[in-house]
Order: sequence, then C-alpha cells, then structure tokens
Amino acid sequence: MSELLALTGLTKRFGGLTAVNAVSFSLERGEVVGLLGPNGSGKTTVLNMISGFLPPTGGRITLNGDAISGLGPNHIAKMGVARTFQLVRALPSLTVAENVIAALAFGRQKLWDAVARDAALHHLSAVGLAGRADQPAGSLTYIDQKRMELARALAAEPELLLLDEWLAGLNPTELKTGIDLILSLKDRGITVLLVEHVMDAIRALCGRSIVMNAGRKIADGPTAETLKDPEVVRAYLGDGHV
Ligand SMILES: Nc1ncnc2c1ncn2[C@@H]1O[C@H](COP(=O)(O)OP(=O)(O)OP(=O)(O)O)[C@@H](O)[C@H]1O
Repeated sequence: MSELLALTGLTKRFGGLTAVNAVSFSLERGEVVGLLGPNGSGKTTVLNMISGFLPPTGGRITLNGDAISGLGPNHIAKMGVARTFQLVRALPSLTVAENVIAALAFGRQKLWDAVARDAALHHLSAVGLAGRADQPAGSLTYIDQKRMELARALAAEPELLLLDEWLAGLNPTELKTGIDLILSLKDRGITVLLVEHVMDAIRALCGRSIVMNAGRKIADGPTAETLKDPEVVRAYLGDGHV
C-alpha cells in the first residue's frame, strides 16, 4: 500500500473556538477508515478542509504527495477527491440520470451528451439505481436519494471518497444495503474516509478508525481496539463508564 492522503498538524479556528486542533493522520491507498467522535468533535470540519470547502487555519494536507491545503473545492475534486454531504444535495426537478450527468459535466472528465448519459447509467447501475434513471430525483425514496448522491460522487472517478454520515437515517434493511455498497467501493480500490455514528457499520466496514474529541485526535488504530480505548469510552459516555 502507498500513502494517498496525509494531514499534518491540521488546525481550524472559528474565532475563539478551535474546532480542529493539530490533527495528523494519513490514509493508505485502498483503506476504508472511520472518522469517529461525539457531536461537535470536529469531524465534518476535517472533511470540509480536505475537500476544500474550508481553508485550514494551520497545518498541511497532501494528496499523492502534493499540497492541497487551501485549494478550492473544484480544484481538489479534479485532483480526485469526492464527498457526500450530511444533507443530500440533489436537483429535485431533474431526472436521476440528469443529476449524475450534471456531476459528470463539471467533474474530472467533463463528459457531455450521449457519452455522459452512458457514463451516468454506468454509475447508477453501480449503486443499484439504473431502473430509476428517468424518474425525477425529487420522487426518490430516502435510500435511493443516498444512492444517487453516491453515484454523483462516483461520477467524479475519485481516488478518495469522503462520506459524511452517509448511512444516517437508514432502516436496518437499508443499512445492510448501504454497507454492501460501501464494501463494493472498497473492492474497486477507492479509498474511503467515513464519518459515521452507526457503530455496527463502522465495525463492518472499517478495519481502522480514528477518533476525535473536542477537536483533537484521541485514538487511531484497529477499530476493535480504538472502540475499547478508555479515552474513547470516556469521550462518548463520560467518566463513569470507563
Ligand atoms: N462554519 C462554522 N462556524 C463556526 N463554528 C463552526 C463552523 N463549523 C463548525 N463549527 C463548530 O466547530 C465544532 C466542530 O463542528 P463539526 O461540525 O466539525 O463537528 P462534528 O464532529 O462533525 O459534529 P457532528 O457529529 O454533530 O456532525 C462545533 O463546535 C461547531 O459548532
């Protein structure tokens, strides 16, 4: 394996609040890694800095050895980083295929017309949505909206995929489908950093987990061990549970 992403001393301050405090970690190509922590611990802010939606206050991010900290989201997307958002960002009046085509038109490859439609159908079938290609996006069920969002992210042909609570709100059957879908990304060699609160999913998907609390990284290692780490248990449940 080789290093794809590295964060060194990454810091983000919002006024007097240090949301991310000197966080360092790296991801090897092909890893699926969980980024965990209680509410407000800084996870989404880390994703926002990696994907260029927020500039860091300090520290450095490299992708394939190239510095990307401070570049804008379009630039970073073209370098191979795609993400999903906590709230699905779809264009509801367009069809499902058109939503993916929009991502393709502005993505890494800039595909148009019939080529873009073929590519969109390819990405939709990868997430099990080929049969819904011509429906308005606004008519999709919640899990199908999630699938479409994933197809849009995959349309960017990412090397690194950042999933921000992509499994949140799914029922147990949908959760199993969602986990299988993420596993299929692993089979395709895509590196995934997964912000998630659903622990069963973390255990099923992530060999390694990084845990944050109050802006700092407090654990990084095999998931089964990090979840038992006393500092992690304390961060989630309070002193009485350690
Ligand atoms: N744009 C912003 N301006 C000011 N404060 C912010 C901003 N974004 C996040 N914060 C604050 O930074 C801290 C970390 O927030 P962040 O959303 O990164 O946490 P999180 O771990 O992703 O939480 P959750 O699990 O609830 O999504 C919080 O205190 C939050 O209120």
